[in-house]
Amino acid sequence: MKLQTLLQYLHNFTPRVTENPTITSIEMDSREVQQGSLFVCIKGFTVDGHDFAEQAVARGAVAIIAERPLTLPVPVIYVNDSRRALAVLADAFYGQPTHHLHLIGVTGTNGKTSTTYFIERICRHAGKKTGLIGTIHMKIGDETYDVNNTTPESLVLQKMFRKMVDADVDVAAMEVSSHALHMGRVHGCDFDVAVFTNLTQDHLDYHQTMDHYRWSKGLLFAQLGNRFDHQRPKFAILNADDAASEEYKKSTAANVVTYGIHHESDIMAKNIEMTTSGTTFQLVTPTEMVEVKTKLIGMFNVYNVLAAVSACLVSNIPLATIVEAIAHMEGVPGRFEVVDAGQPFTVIVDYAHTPDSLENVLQTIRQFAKKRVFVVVGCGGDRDRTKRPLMAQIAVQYSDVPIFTSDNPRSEDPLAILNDMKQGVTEDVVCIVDRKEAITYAIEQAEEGDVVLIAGKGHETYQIIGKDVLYFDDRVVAREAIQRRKEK
Ligand SMILES: CC(=O)N[C@H]1[C@@H](OP(=O)(O)OP(=O)(O)OC[C@H]2O[C@@H](n3ccc(=O)[nH]c3=O)[C@H](O)[C@@H]2O)O[C@H](CO)[C@@H](O)[C@@H]1O[C@H](C)C(=O)N[C@@H](C)C(=O)N[C@H](CCC(=O)O)C(=O)O
Repeated sequence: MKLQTLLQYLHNFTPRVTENPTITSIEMDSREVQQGSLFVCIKGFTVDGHDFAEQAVARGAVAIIAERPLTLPVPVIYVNDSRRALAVLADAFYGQPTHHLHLIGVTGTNGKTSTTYFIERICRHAGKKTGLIGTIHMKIGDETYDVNNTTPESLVLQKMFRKMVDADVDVAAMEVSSHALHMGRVHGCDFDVAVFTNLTQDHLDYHQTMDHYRWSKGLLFAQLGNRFDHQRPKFAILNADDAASEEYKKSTAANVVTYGIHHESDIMAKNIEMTTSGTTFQLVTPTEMVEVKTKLIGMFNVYNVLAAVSACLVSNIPLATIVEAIAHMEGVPGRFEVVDAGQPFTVIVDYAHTPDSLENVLQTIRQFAKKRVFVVVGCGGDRDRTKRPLMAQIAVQYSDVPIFTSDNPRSEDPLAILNDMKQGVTEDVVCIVDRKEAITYAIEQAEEGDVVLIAGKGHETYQIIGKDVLYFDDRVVAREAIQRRKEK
């Protein structure tokens, strides 16, 4: 593609360059640049891509996008926001792939991963070829690809969407984080359906205030239905039981479909009954009422299922197919995942790493736990510090044996994080810095009928201590501890 053709996609932009080289790739990392690349300088949080522009030229970049003046022997195109420019350019370079996909975006503090998984499974059951982008991985059909972020940078996203279109994917479900919305990572995406799960405290290290966090999530709905270049119907799926939905409803030009349990909504779950082996409820739509049976447990999962059902209904999947798919659905890795190594007590690994999700998971466990509830929990370093005392309070309130430990301490002192947690409680709590020791302690103390919840890391297979990313899997550590206990 020619440079000047590409630049035309930047709205309100009149290219001031006379050169018109052929662009063979777009790169945001100088180390990936090859002969013919267009290098986009991204000002990061820790590193500034502008500092690598010279290196990019030396490696063969034929043009540069930048926010600040650079003296280089190749054309430099100046923009106000290079992340947003990258999103638009990547979308154009890869042939605007989201125009050729039915794209469902899911945002909200909790439930994004489960909801996208459920949408993917329902669509597959309906015979569609699917794509998935989220915290655990990216997927095309059964093929999986690693990810760094819940919502990857626009360049990675658009490349993946192109791959999906080339692989004849019909429906793509993706998690859309507030960071991604605020940084413009999804700026070039043409969403058909946008889903809101819920909003509770998280990411205040980045957003500073809940207002900013709520507003950032709302960008998904505000941009939906406003695109003049594409005429497919757009749907905003909103959780009627969450107050933020009112604001998102007002901000969107899309058709609004609500779901909920408590407030009157278009899609509702009524007469919910939960046991240790699953949940049943009446699913009420504007035209039908059917019984839903699922192996999933927890009220949060009823909401996730309702969100997925609503997204699939507006995507023209018949209700009967949806209900059938839900009946067969297993849980999501690391989400309320039971570790069963033949021990006489229950061990559950869950990704809950916000006050709200921890409370939800513990409340669900309380409903079926016959004896004591243990919780092994920590809080991430270099992230929202205000969550720490709140999560500690919740752990103490809803469990019989809380054990505070490390999550991903990152650059922070693990003891300082534990001290922040302890500020939230007056009781003496067992604190074991080493996560493996903490899990082992819980498993050794548990007796028949007890439930041990290991919270915070879910599907993750690493622990970040300082700059080291060390192999760590809560499920494996728990299984090994159970085995050692059996051998004693
Ligand atoms: C705070 C934040 O969002 N950081 C993101 C940011 O990193 P950064 O600003 O430090 O920048 P950098 O990538 O180190 O460097 C800046 C630029 O220089 C370039 N560079 C760098 C080195 C070099 O030799 N040459 C070069 O060109 C880089 O390629 C990049 O373009 O840009 C990177 C590339 O896009 C992201 O991977 C990174 O996400 C990190 C991993 C992260 O942890 N982000 C979290 C906060 C996040 O985004 N979370 C959300 C929400 C998750 C949830 O819902 O729970 C998510 O969507 O994941």
